[in-house]
Amino acid sequence: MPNISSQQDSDTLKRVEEQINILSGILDQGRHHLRFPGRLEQRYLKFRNQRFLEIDQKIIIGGLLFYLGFSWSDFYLGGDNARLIFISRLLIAVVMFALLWSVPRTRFATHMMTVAAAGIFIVGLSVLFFIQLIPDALQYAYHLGLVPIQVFTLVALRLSYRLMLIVSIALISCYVMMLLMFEAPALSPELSAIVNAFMPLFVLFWLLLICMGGYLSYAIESSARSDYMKNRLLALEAERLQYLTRRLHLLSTTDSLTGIANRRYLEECLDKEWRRCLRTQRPLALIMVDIDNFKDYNDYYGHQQGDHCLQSIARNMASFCQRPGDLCARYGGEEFIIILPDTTQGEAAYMAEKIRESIVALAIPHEASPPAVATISAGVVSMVPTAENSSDDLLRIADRMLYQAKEKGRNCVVAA
Ligand SMILES: Nc1nc2c(ncn2[C@@H]2O[C@H](COP(=O)(O)OP(=O)(O)OP(=O)(O)O)[C@@H](O)[C@H]2O)c(=O)[nH]1
Repeated sequence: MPNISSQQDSDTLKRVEEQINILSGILDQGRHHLRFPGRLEQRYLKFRNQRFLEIDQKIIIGGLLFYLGFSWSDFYLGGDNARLIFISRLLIAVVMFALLWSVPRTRFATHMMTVAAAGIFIVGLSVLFFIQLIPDALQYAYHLGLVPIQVFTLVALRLSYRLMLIVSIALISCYVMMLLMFEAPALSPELSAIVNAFMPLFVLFWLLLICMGGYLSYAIESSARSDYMKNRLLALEAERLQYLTRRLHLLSTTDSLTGIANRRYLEECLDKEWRRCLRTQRPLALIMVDIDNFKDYNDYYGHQQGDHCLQSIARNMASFCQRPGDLCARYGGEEFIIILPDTTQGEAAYMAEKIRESIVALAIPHEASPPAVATISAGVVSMVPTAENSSDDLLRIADRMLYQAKEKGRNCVVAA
């Protein structure tokens, strides 16, 4: 049975519309935002972290396996320190795997991307450490190992422009400091000349890679944020449409004065229940109710008070419709109809009597009527639908029964 839309519904609609306005405003500005206002940023970070956990964590695992896979080079190039380098590499990988497994299961899960960024930085530092452990020219092979780490930083942290830049700049700064602070291995003059020419170029290429990566991850992050906003806007629009559709349905099926179903909805339901009972061969009952001497009530108390009276009686009658399929509707001015599927004549008459008694018990003063309180008359009918008759027959018979109730002196129930 339709019910007048609650305050809660319109509050939610208002909230949804406010959010739509905020998001549309941000999108209309047309700038690429790398920070949303207020709670939207928190929501986005949560969403981004979720995406990171779903997709990029696998990339990190792949990167760590790759890092571990290079253990062979430790034994091949590491000389006396091969074992130390290998154990350090293994330890770092194990700690990283443990963090990747455990952090998402703690309350720090929302900081997973920061943890991954710190992990990548530590892996980079470990390579600088390995370089120091190899005293001869073979250490330059490890310098090259920093390139895939930088590329990996770009890929794994592409969704966060800032984190990507922080890790990259921190790594290259440490590398340059290492070059300046630690002595290079002793090389032949020819090799030394090559290395001296190569190292500044290497740092320059690395910087170039960071700049290009920075631009790329800026573009990726701003487009990811913009997609997020558009999707959020779409979801909000869908939610809004849902509320509006519901409200429209309520308006088209509810009687505005009493809040119970209107005649249009009643006819729809009556037709549906009639066909259902025809299929199941179960009885369908209908109670037609009319408030007694309501014209006199209006004349005596005024139309506005008449409206209040209608509302109280409607509310009271609707409270009797408890089962699914039961429906109480305003049929016309002061006329109501209750439909009760799977209900026999006796059961419907009993219920009509209960309703009549409850209206009397409401004790709505009605000085212009003999019992001095508002009363109702009701006509009751129940039938098992057949192909030969229709729901109009139910209405017609109930109307006749109601007429008889009025004839009998009102404030009573007559069943067919
Ligand atoms: N206040 C109010 N009155 C209404 C509304 N709709 C219909 N009415 C009034 O209900 C009254 C119905 O009067 P009648 O049809 O003569 O019936 P009655 O006075 O109830 O007499 P009986 O039905 O024979 O007992 C009319 O005066 C209508 O104006 C409404 O929405 N609000």
